[in-house]
Formats: sequence, structure tokens, C-alpha cells
Amino acid sequence: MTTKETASIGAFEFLSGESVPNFEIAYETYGDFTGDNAVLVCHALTGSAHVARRPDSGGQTAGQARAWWGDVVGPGKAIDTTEYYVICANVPGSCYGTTGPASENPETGEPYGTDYPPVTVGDWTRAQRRLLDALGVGRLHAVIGGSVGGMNVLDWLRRFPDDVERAGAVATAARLDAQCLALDTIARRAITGDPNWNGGHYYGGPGPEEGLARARQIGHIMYLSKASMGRKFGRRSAGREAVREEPPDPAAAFFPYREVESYLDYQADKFTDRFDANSYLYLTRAMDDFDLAAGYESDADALAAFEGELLLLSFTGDWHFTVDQAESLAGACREAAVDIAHHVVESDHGHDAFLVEPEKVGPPLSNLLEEGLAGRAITDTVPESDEQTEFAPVHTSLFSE
Ligand SMILES: CC(=O)SCCNC(=O)CCNC(=O)[C@H](O)C(C)(C)COP(=O)(O)OP(=O)(O)OC[C@H]1O[C@@H](n2cnc3c(N)ncnc32)[C@H](O)[C@@H]1OP(=O)(O)O
Ligand SMILES: N[C@@H](CCO)C(=O)O
Repeated sequence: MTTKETASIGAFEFLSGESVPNFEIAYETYGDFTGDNAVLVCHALTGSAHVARRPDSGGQTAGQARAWWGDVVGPGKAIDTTEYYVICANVPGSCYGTTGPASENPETGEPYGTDYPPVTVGDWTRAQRRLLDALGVGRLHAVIGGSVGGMNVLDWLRRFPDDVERAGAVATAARLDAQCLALDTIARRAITGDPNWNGGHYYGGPGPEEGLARARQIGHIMYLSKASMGRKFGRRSAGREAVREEPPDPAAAFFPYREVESYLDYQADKFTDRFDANSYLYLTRAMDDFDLAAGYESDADALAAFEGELLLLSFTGDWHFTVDQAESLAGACREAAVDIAHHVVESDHGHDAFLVEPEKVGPPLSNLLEEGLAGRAITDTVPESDEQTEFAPVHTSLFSE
């Protein structure tokens, strides 16, 4: 059975201390709950609760064109919804049905805009816990998520360690590095510098679409790799018939409109149709703020209370969340005696490999759910012999080969 619902959980107090009354959480469930088969899937930055294809929606949902992990989650897929009761909830601060900046503030009758409380990854976890309570789900068989959704998974392990049996943290890290923080900062400034942003109170008028487009283009580059960009576009011109998003200035008109530029314009256009600029500000801040060790002595200390199994998946072409960062987290887990495997996936797709390579992501996740870390598709950077394995070099920087 699949369900697409909104749960009203009453007042929700954020970790900042601010509260929102009548908080609503948009969620979808797939499969039947048997008491011990619940799997919570945490979405990435601009994802929604629509993780898998639904028979009643033809795969479509408002604002988000397709199920974002439709080849990984579903009947007979790696996260098999004929076996597991899969729950995915839109996070606080987003714009896909959960109360967010674009929702109406009951005190004013207007959208919250930037009066919405600052939101953190911890708030996402706490809201998910409230939703699960409302659904009658206690302990999770597993919590799985990618990118900032993987940070959400790590937060579950430090905040509610007894509530999780198995965890899959995919393409993620204990914290962002300075290069990614820098790019997120510029992306946010593109939004707040757009005159239509209007301090965040733009609803009902023209929105900061230009700023949001630039922000997404910066973000999108972070999700690709040098290899994937070279393969997709090289230095090719998009051709005379290509439609430029903006009329070029007179000097630029002399030079080619390249495929890479056309692609970024196309992606930005699709994104501004589907996402809210304030949500982009709130959610990137939540991601930037996340630090697993915050409030603890170390990453190891933060995870020490977790007694289940943790699978880390990282991708060799990902410079947003690198193999090295995942390996450092794996080291912290080993120090804390957490039962862990760090499975490194060979890929030149960049960060979004976890979305576009289901054939590589699926088998280890399926094993995790079925057998735990002993599954045959799961490898570890520390094999039984305790020797360090070799893994391919990663693109450690946006600017270096
Ligand atoms: C939780 C979440 O994941 S959030 C939701 C999903 N993620 C995102 O939206 C992140 C941003 N998007 C992406 O990273 C990617 O587009 C993905 C992951 C969704 C899909 O990746 P891929 O399958 O490799 O598709 P790709 O990035 O090549 O984009 C293909 C699109 O670009 C278009 N395109 C490709 N080259 C060009 C070009 N030179 N000029 C203009 N458009 C182009 C294609 O026509 C295609 O259009 P369509 O989406 O309307 O069919
Ligand atoms: N493509 C992802 C990026 C973060 O993983 C998203 O838009 O959510």
C-alpha cells in the first residue's frame, strides 16, 4: 500500500527555541508495516517525500517531476517495498508540503518568508521522530539517506541511537569542508542580492528567480565531476539554433554559447519552476551548519552510543562529499567500536552518482537491509586482514585535475 499524506503534529519547537503552531509534515509511505520492517529514507537538499514511483500518480507529483530514487526504492528494488515499510518525509524548511517559509503564518495570514525559524538537521530528525510516533513506528529497521540526507542519518545515530537497527549514510560526511561552505555562501548571496528577494518577503510578487538560478547553477556544478562534465559537454558550442536564456551582451555575442552553459541554463530554469528561494537559503544553511561532533568531544564520541550497524557509501568522483571524508568518519566509527563498513564505489559521476547509478548503490543497500554488513555486495576499506585497501584517487578540488 502507498500513502501520500500530511500529518498535523501540533506545535513544533525548533532547536533555536522558536515554535511554529500547527506544524504539518508531508510524507509518503510504501509497503505495509509489520512492526519491525520500517525504513526511513532521508532526502537530499532539494528532494521531497516522493522517493519512489506511485501507481496513483503515474510517477508525477506537484513541483517535483519524478520519484527521486525510483530505481532504488520500490517493489522488487534494492529497498524493496514488498518487504519493507518505507517512509519518506519532506524536511522542515523545504517547500514540498511540510510547513516551510512559503507556508502561511497564522499570526499574520501571510507566508512566513524569513520569519520562519532557523532550521537545522537536528530539527529534521526531531520532526521525523514526531511523525513516526504519529504513525505508530517505534524502532526503525533502518534509516538511509544521501548527501545532506546522509547527515540526517548521522544525526539519527547520535540523537536517537536506540531507535535504529541499521543505517546507510550515502555520499555524505560529518561536516562540509571550507570549499563547499564557500560555494554555498556565494549561492545564498546570489539570492539575497536579487532585488526581488525583498528580505525574503516576495510571495505574491516577482520572486528572486535570477538569484535562485545562479545559486542552483553553483550547486549543480558541485554535483558533477570534471570527468562527467568533460564527457557531457567538453568545450562544444551549443550551436546557432540554441536558445540563450539571456540575450548576450554585444561582446559576448561574438563568442560561442557553449553546451555547458546551455545545460546550466536549462537546469536552472527547471529548478526555479520547482523550488522556493527561501527554502534554498534555509536548507543550505542547515547543511552548512551540520557538524557531527558539535556538543560532543569528537565524531567518535557522537556515535559511541549507537549499537547497530552502519554502512557508509562514498563515490570516487565525488568532490562535494569525498571518499577521504567518509574514510575519516569510518575511522571515527572504528574508534568508537561502531559496527561499520565503508564501501567505496568507483564512479566518475560526481556527487549525484548516488542518484544516477542505482545499479551501484542498490546492491549494498539491499544487503544492509537483508543481512546487515555481512552482505556479499558490501566491501570495506578495512578488510578482515586489517590491511588498508587501495581506492581510486578522487577529484579533491573544483580547481585541480
Ligand atoms: C533528493 C534529490 O535528489 S533532489 C531531486 C533530484 N536531483 C536534482 O534535481 C539535482 C539536480 N539534477 C541533477 O543532478 C540531474 O539532473 C539528475 C540527477 C536529476 C539526473 O541526472 P542525469 O540523468 O545525468 O541527467 P542530466 O543531468 O544529464 O540532465 C538531463 C537533462 O538536461 C538536458 N540537457 C542535456 N544537455 C543539455 C544541453 N547541452 N543544453 C540544454 N539541456 C541539456 C537534457 O535534455 C535533459 O532534460 P530533461 O531532464 O528535461 O529530460
Ligand atoms: N542533487 C541533489 C544535490 C544534493 O545531493 C539535490 O538537488 O538535492
